[in-house]
Amino acid sequence: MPVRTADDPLDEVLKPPPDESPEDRAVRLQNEAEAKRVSLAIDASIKAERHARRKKRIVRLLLLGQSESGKSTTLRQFQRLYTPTAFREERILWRAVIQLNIVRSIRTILDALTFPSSTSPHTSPYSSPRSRARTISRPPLPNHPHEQHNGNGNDTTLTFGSSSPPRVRHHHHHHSPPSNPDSDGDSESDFVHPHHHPHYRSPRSTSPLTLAQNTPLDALKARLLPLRHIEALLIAKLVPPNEEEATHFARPGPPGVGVGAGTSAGSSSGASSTSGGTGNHAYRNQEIFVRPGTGWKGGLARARVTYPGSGYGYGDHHDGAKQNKNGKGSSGGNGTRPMSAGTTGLETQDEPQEVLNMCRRDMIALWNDEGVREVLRRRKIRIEEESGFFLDDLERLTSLKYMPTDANTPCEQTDDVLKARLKTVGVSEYRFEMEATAGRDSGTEWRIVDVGGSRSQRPTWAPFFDDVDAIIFLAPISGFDQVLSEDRTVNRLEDSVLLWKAVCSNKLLANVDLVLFLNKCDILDKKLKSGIQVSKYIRSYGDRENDLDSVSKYLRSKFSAIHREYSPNPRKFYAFCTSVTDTATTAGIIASVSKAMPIDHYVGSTIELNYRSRPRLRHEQPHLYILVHPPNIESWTDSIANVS
Ligand SMILES: Nc1nc2c(ncn2[C@@H]2O[C@H](COP(=O)(O)OP(=O)(O)OP(=O)(O)O)[C@@H](O)[C@H]2O)c(=O)[nH]1
Ligand SMILES: [Mg+2]
Repeated sequence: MPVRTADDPLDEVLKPPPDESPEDRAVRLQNEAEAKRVSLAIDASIKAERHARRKKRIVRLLLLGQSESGKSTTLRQFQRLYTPTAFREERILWRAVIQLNIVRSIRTILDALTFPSSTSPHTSPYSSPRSRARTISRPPLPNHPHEQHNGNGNDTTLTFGSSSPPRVRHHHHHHSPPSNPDSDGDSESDFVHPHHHPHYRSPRSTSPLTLAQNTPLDALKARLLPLRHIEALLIAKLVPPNEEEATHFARPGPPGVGVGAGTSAGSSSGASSTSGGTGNHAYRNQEIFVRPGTGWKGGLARARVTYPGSGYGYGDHHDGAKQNKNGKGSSGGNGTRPMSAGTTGLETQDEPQEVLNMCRRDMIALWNDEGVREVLRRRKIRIEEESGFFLDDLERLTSLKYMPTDANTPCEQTDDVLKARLKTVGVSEYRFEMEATAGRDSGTEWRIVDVGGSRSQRPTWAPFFDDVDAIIFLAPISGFDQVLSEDRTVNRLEDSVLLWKAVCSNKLLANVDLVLFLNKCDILDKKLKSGIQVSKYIRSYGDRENDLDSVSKYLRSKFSAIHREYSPNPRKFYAFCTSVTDTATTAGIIASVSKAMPIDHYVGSTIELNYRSRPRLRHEQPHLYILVHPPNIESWTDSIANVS
């Protein structure tokens, strides 16, 4: 009720009439009482609503980590757990990504068989097959403008047996690997394959240009040629025709999916051409990426699938606004669909699937061939540890009616959708309403922000730091013997360590809880079991046991020491050894993380809780973008060793 003074004119108006009868007075009082009751009820409901709003917990999680660390995979795990129906419905959309992953793996193998080791820049055990494939036939670098446009359909970048050695040499010069304790150099002896194998001829005796026809390998390559066609088709399907180079993230651009690996556009892929030889973009050897805020999925799905506006966001428009505000958005997040050429990807049978089906025997033969494996071994190409590796499942994946598997079906621990690789460019926020069945967590809304992790993407992160409750930082510890694909002078684990330091010391994040996923433990385990010695890459590791338990404990202690030393304020810190492609263990970990989020009490497998940091020894400016570090292994292992 408004406060009224004695001479308030309202008093005059509201005063009961002087000649009011007792009956009128009773009616008036009753009306007044009713009005008051209604007013109080309204007040109460407003209060209750406000209370409920305040009670509704919104947890904002930021996923950080280098490229290929598993951020988007972790996000997909959250989606799988919290919005299982949408996750399941979306599976078919991932088929195109999986098809492309397969085609690219096959190409990596054929490249390895085709290129003489002496012309390959990829003799370092650091290098990943993907980066090998990319660098071997990489589109020209910007400082070679004369090479930049090769729109003549001349297939210099697709390397099913037709790439040119001079280009390779050129890139060898530009991408010399770092010094490497495990390297046996560039000597050809490392790559000379036993002559008895029919699929392989010594690179010493023939160059790719002079390969004689009619060998089993040539015949096989010829039969696999249609894969070139479907690669172009898939890229056309996934990439909007007007998409440009991925590293130009700062420029407002069309949302959707694109291609890029930090290189400029070169020859064309034929984005809208089925001949694979014309068009305006060079995708062949770059990694396909997805921009948030839209919808590459929507683009594929628009024919059939509709998604609710809330509860399962594809890059919320908030982040678009935020990106625009900061001038760093790659996506306007305005909900426009990318123009997607080709088919919708929703057919149970489509052309790429038909071609894969047609080539299945040859692909399986290629991958299972002992001689081929030997070549890969000798060239230290561990394709089975790479992102988007599906060659062990070719039989199943190439069936005409193939649908990406559902890990909810019995006996399935891994899931095709989780294994698929699609690089992220830009930043997007995904919202999940916890279902009512989630008990005490019901009513919680999760807002998970996924970012692109490659170096060129890191400047886009900072605008999302201000209202974050917790960060899940992914450090793929299996990368101790690999280099970054965007900068082959930098060890992957070194990059993760530096990034972790930067995140820990960042002042904007000083009060944000940290969850560390030491990820890809499954791959680490395989590497260690195959005999790769960690101590060769991490000198401070000394003569500790070369097994998963010892290595992960060691690295966990190093990462947590960095957290202790560099965190400006006390905060909560949780560390987990993870393999986020594994659904069962990851579900458990996500449950622990979720429980931890209310932030009051937490019981679970925490490593450190409520840790009070000691005074910082060193003072660092908050920064996130780390400049290229000298490719000296000792420099970073020292940096690990110094924090103890
Ligand atoms: N074997 C194995 N593969 C993993 C694991 N985590 C992620 N992957 C795979 O690694 C690849 C890269 O994972 P992403 O989630 O796309 O990596 P990201 O951090 O989002 O990378 P960017 O988008 O480039 O920043 C995918 O193919 C995943 O399936 C893991 O723990 N084990
Ligand atoms: Mg990603």
